[in-house]
Amino acid sequence: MTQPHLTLTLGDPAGIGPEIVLKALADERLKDYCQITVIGSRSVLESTYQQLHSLTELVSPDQISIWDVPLSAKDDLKTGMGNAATGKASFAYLNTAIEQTIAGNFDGIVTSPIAKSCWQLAGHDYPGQTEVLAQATDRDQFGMLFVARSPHTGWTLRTLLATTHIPLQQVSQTLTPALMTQKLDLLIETLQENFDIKQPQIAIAGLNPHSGENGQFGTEEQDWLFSWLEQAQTTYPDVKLIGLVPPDTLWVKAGLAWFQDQSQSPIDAYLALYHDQGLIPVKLMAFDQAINTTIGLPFIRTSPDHGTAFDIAGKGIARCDSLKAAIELAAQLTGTKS
Ligand SMILES: NC(=O)C1=CN([C@@H]2O[C@H](COP(=O)(O)OP(=O)(O)OC[C@H]3O[C@@H](n4cnc5c(N)ncnc54)[C@H](O)[C@@H]3O)[C@@H](O)[C@H]2O)C=CC1
Ligand SMILES: NCC(=O)COP(=O)(O)O
Repeated sequence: MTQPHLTLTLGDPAGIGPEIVLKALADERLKDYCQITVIGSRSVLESTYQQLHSLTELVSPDQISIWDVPLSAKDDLKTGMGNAATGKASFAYLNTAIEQTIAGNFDGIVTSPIAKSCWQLAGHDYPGQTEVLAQATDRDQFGMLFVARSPHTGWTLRTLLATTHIPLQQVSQTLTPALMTQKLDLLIETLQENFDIKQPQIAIAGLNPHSGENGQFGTEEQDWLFSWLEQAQTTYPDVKLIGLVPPDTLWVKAGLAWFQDQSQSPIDAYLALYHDQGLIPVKLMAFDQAINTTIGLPFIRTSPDHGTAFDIAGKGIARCDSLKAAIELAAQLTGTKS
């Protein structure tokens, strides 16, 4: 079987992206299952290598395939200090990767972290890389799914976020039966086609404390979420939908399955209603393992779960485990994508 050819973007050049890219690619085992071309500025990779190779194991930029997107001479680049120039650069890396993947030169995209605030400074008004990918591929139905395999038990945690980068205040009005159906449809399709789970069990969180306590602590559950769920169960008789589970206990068995024994949770995926409801349990359990994957695109896109970590950039201490997991998952899923 031919190996997938993945492109790996550098992310914000002032963040830990360049360091974790050189660290991850120092692992020779990646070559067993994929080819990788890094899209980013060669000069940034070279200076990162010069600065850090005596502190930590890095591959030399001379030994990897790089699609150079040069920085301009006047760009102000200081490690650990994202700004408009670094936002412009990370936006250009991502768009080059998308164009080249659409053109058929790569089988999938792995992205390193960008800073949304730096994109804003550069005049790119997107909440994240996910929306740029969706827009460029003309998709209006897409989702942010976090996948992590436990190094303790082998159990896999999958969490889809129904809403993502919006203020908490807007969550309730953004959630609608149509949005929930769209996300559930995509999740079921992804579990069946990409993860080969034909009859998945999916647990769905309530929105309010105790899932509303019969309307005493919030009414969205009573007003429409329970009836939406009942209807969804009728649409998918072969899928077990569990919920609305009070959000404070939804991930308790996941924790046991992650740390102790995988038989503690039969759940194949969790549907969280907003960003931090889903990502606090994911990052508590799996910060070094979790992968953010965009579902609903015409190609595979994965990313580490963490951000640019400006606070530790240039110190040689950033971990590349989540990026390596993202590369591995992209290589695996590329084979399942039609
Ligand atoms: N996939 C992406 O592109 C993501 C981008 N972001 C962006 O990153 C920027 C910073 O966000 P924060 O909330 O500070 O989250 P962050 O994930 O960058 O950092 C949170 C904490 O985790 C540590 N950390 C993160 N990655 C690490 C690694 N690989 N090894 C060791 N320690 C690590 C950091 O040092 C910091 O203490 C924001 O502008 C945000 O937009 C955040 C999450 C995902
Ligand atoms: N919190 C997840 C995150 O920020 C990922 O965003 P994206 O850039 O992958 O859209």
